[in-house]
Amino acid sequence: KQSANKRAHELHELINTYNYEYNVLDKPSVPDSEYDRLMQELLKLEEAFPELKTSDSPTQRVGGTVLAAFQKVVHKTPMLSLGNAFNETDLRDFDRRVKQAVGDDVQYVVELKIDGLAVSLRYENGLFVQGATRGDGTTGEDITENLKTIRSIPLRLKKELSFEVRGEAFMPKKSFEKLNELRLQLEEEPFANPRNAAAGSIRQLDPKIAAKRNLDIFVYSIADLGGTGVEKHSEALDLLEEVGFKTNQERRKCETIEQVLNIIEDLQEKRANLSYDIDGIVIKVDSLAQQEELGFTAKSPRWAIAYKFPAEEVMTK
Ligand SMILES: Cc1ccc(Cn2cc(C(N)=O)ccc2=O)c(C)c1
Repeated sequence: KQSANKRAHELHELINTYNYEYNVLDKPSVPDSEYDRLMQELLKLEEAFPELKTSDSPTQRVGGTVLAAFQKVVHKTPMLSLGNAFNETDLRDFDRRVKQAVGDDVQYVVELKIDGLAVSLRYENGLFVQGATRGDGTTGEDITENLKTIRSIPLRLKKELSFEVRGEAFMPKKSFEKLNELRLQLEEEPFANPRNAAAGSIRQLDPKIAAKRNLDIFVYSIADLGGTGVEKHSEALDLLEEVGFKTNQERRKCETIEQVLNIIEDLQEKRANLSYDIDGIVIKVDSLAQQEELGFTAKSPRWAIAYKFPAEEVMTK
């Protein structure tokens, strides 16, 4: 019994590490067959000792039960929407408003705006306990079972933190194309775009269907930064990476709005080559103290803005 417990712990460590390398770093160090062998060993061990089948076991990612409906979840911290900027003038106005409020010593973080759906992940002492859609910003739907099927969401963090993490769930472009091919073969309605496909997949009542849709996620903020001692948004992103989350590597720090404008040019050129859809970039004041000073309007933070790319001309094949 004791040795079974020990072996199960070893298998969790190995499988979680290989899962992280493959799904988060996209740099596996072992062949798929080796990963599969370890998973099969853990499944057998859990059959022999059912008490080993803990909620954070890698074998528990795809739940069994089909839900009748989604439960409602009230977000501890509301999930707000971002104000939009559509041109350089809007961005310079944003920069001016920020500086009027907090002075000239401002640094920005620029991130890609992933075209998916915003979700919230709650962790207690390092364990993934609940996930929800944004909903109306205050109340969302409990989609924990479906989020567990996203391999880049850690079921157990490398640190025993209790916090709420926000991220954008999305469907990679290649998965979207494959899914629509399949739907056309089955004479089902194809999805209009990856965002709709991701939304339709993550709101499946049967986790086994969600698990087949190859969804992914980039996390981008910690809602209740409480005791983490983090003072900058860029540090929060580094912390999320340290504890095992997938964050987007295209993020840049900028000293001036000029640098932001230059980076927008670069990122707009990269857009077509990305493996996922983006609909713009997000600019945030890096200092959390300055974010606090700036506060919120009725529905959006004053310390962040979304620059929306012009709608792409649709390439009809
Ligand atoms: C049979 C099988 C097992 C695993 C995978 C994909 N994969 C591989 C690894 C790995 N190599 O570290 C880790 C996690 C994972 O999901 C496939 C495609 C097929």
